[in-house]
Amino acid sequence: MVTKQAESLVPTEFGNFRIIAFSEVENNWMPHMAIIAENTDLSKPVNIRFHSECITGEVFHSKKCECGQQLDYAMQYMNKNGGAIIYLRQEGRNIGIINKLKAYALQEQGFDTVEANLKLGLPADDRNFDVAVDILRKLDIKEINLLTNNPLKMEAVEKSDIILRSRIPLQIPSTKESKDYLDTKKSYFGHLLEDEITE
Ligand SMILES: Nc1nc2c(ncn2[C@@H]2O[C@H](COP(=O)(O)OP(=O)(O)OP(=O)(O)O)[C@@H](O)[C@H]2O)c(=O)[nH]1
Ligand SMILES: [Zn+2]
Repeated sequence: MVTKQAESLVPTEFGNFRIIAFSEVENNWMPHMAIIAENTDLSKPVNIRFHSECITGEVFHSKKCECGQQLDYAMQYMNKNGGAIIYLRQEGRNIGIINKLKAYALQEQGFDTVEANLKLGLPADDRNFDVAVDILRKLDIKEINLLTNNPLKMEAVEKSDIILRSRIPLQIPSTKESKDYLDTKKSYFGHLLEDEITE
């Protein structure tokens, strides 16, 4: 599936990370990326986060979701404990930013995050995490602890040859703007989220 296209060490606010771009084709402008904390031993069980792109949350600090905070938390966690983020170009649960903004416009009218996708004629979640598992294989990673609340991400690892040793929860307190989104994650998608964590 994907192959390594380029690699470099990048100093960040959260420490030094090796960033490796993976793609099916050379010169892809939207490659998936592995962001590996410096000094992580990939031959031991590795802390891993599969993270789907969210430009509104990560770049523009949108309060509608917790993606930006989850990514920052994951980078800090990996810097402290070792590990890697597999950053997947699956904007808007893989419907793309234009459709996500259309879905947000419907959410302004009162539809929830799932209903809005369905009203656009799109799946509630169009992701598949096989590519993330493929990237783990390309990195020669055999065993992982996964930072997630999403059971589908765990299933993708469990059905593969990679060993899932544990799940590490990654829960960001909800705010009044993100509460409905997080409630729907739990009720519709079955995310493993604790109740009553509100800022
Ligand atoms: N279609 C749609 N996508 C959204 C909405 N809000 C956030 N997203 C996308 O949802 C995805 C969230 O991905 P992740 O951060 O990997 O989170 P997750 O699947 O909930 O799983 P964990 O955080 O690992 O528990 C990103 O691609 C966001 O762009 C929304 O209202 N509609
Ligand atoms: Zn988001």
